[in-house]
Amino acid sequence: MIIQGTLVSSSGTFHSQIRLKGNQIVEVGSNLGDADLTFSDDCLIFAGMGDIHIHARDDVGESQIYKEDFCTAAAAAINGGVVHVADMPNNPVPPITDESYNDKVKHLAQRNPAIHFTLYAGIGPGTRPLSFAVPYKAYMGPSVGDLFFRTLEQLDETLSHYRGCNVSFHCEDPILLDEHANAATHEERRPAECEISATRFALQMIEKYDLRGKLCHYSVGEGLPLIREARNRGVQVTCEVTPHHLYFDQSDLTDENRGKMQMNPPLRTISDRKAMLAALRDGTLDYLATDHAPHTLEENEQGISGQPHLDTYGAFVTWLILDQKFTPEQAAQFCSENPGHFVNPYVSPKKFGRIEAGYTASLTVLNLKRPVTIKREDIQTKCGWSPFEGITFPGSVEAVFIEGKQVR
Ligand SMILES: NC(=O)N[C@@H](CC(=O)O)C(=O)O
Repeated sequence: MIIQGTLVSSSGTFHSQIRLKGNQIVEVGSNLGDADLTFSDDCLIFAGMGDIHIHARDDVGESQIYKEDFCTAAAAAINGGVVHVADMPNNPVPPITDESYNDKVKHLAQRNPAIHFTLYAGIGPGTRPLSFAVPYKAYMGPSVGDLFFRTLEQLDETLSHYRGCNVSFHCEDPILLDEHANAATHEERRPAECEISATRFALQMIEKYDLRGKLCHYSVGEGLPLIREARNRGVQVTCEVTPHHLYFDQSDLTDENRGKMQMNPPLRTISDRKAMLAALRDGTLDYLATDHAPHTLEENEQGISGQPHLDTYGAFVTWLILDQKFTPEQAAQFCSENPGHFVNPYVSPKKFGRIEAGYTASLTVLNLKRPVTIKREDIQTKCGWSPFEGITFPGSVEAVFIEGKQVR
């Protein structure tokens, strides 16, 4: 099969053709023959996009599958143009920190969702690395679930056993969170200083234990110089940013929407939001990762933290390109290539992230001339709502290919 159209990678945008055979890309070039499928000039063809921070809520115990499961998360992902995701370990009780990881892998295989899932293992007080390579997640302070540290000393001691591992950090300092616990609003209970202090500590840990570190859902402008400075010293650290921290800020909060707009870390100031957009543009932030955290609307109204975002991933990317003037090449970097680079070591070296011979044929096609207004009835996530309802994005997902098959 030959697909033709405008192909985007971090190194450029070219009118070209892709030959697929089975689940593989076998050739890319301008004169491969008559195309079986041609995408118009309104469309951009990216290597399949990946969201490396989601909460699918599915595990052996199935206690949270009223909010989401592997299959509904996969449907939401495809709806949003996402071909692979990485799932966080905080969902079940107890969280996945030991060889019970293998049971979750089996459960995932039984569900057989339509997209690839990479599973994180948790790091909690006193845990030890698994006997095989996985990406790890450490919650520095409490968020949703029981996986977190009460003190940073405890985290330091535990991390000493994870030397050289791939560790993602939820950066909120538990002691500072405690100090602000009685403040009036969610943002005041989890202020920027919690994230800044935790950033300093995470960077120190990454350096001390030679970790391959990642800072999750980054949201404070004041922390960015710390990250740049650490990288300049050779510290191996990458960073995620979410759609909500790029699109919303505290000026969007009203008495009516506070429940829906609550997440950890919380919405920050306008200047923080602008700093995140600038840092995604200049490469300080490496991944558009949603922190898709589905809860029912009732739960959000009752004060639980987290927003669903998989369904709107691709449409949101068109907002970055058309409204915020990101180049398609930048989007290819933070939506396709960097997420592919993050998960490929756990799957296979040429699985995700590039439109090149030898890579798996997974593609995300965005139409920059077909706006979409987000409506609840178009949402696939099981929790059934989106913080973007009623918002019109300037483009939408045109097509999605997974392992050589068009699934949308
Ligand atoms: N981000 C959130 O606000 N919620 C996440 C937990 C987390 O990642 O902190 C969830 O699991 O609901």
